[in-house]
Parts: sequence; C-alpha cells; structure tokens
Amino acid sequence: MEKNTVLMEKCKKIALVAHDNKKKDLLNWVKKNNEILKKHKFYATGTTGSIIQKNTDLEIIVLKSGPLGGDQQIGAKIVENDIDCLLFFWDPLESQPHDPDVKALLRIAALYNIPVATNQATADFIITSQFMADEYERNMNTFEVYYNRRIEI
Ligand SMILES: O=C(CO)COP(=O)(O)O
Repeated sequence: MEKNTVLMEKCKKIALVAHDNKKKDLLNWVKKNNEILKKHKFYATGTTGSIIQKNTDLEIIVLKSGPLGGDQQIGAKIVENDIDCLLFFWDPLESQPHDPDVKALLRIAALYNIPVATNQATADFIITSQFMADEYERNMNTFEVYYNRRIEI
C-alpha cells in the first residue's frame, strides 16, 4: 500500500482534553511541564481549555465544550492536519453523555496516526520524546484500499 507523510514541525499543535475527574491531573501535568510546553501551540475543549488558561500562561485556542461538540471539533482539526498530538485524559470509570463523540475522536486520532496520550504516564513518554523537540515525518495512509474498494451498483 502506498504511503505518504505529513511533516510535523518542531512547534507541535497539541490538543488538550480531559474529562471532569481528570481535569486536575491534566492541569498539574501541564504546570509540571510548562517550560517544555511553552514551545508548542494548543487547542483544547471548552472547560479543559478555560481551566488551563486561567491557571497557566499558555495561550490556548479554546473550542466548544466536549459534550457540546468540542470533541468533534478536535477530530475535524486532526483530519485537516491542524493537530499533531492529542493529550486526552479520559475517564475510564464514568460514562459520558457524548460517548460516541469520545470514541469518534479516538478513532480519528488512530486513523490519522497522531500520537495520543490517554493518561499521565503516556503524556510523560510523549513530552520527553526526541520527536517532540524535532521535526517528525508522520506516515499517512493514502487509504488506497478504501478508495479502490469495489461497490456493486
Ligand atoms: O468532554 C470532554 C471530552 O470528551 C472535555 O470537554 P470539556 O473540556 O469541555 O469538559
């Protein structure tokens, strides 16, 4: 299958998202890594973004709240290559009214091959990766098999 790549620049476009019970964890993680994070650009869902904006000096493009379409906005930006990395501290112990949107966001992130952290340990690994500080050529599937599938009409 043919592949192409997307160039992720040194300054990464990072999406920050956390469910309510995980917002404090994400905020603490952002504060702890503030010096490294300052070199990057940020998008966030509504409530997560407001909390991080209020409590840090990071500039964040704040989208709609997750249950009001914010997860879908982040997903659309991944499809448009406007987001390089997703830090999504989701809550495995509480069901969400917008579970289909959460699933869709994680699916799109996997499909477009962007790095995703779903908890603090993975976020630690991502932020300390050499690829975070350098350019990175991300493999992109051309979806050839999908486009060339036979549809009987
Ligand atoms: O619900 C979310 C992710 O699924 C996050 O949305 P908020 O940041 O608006 O709480």
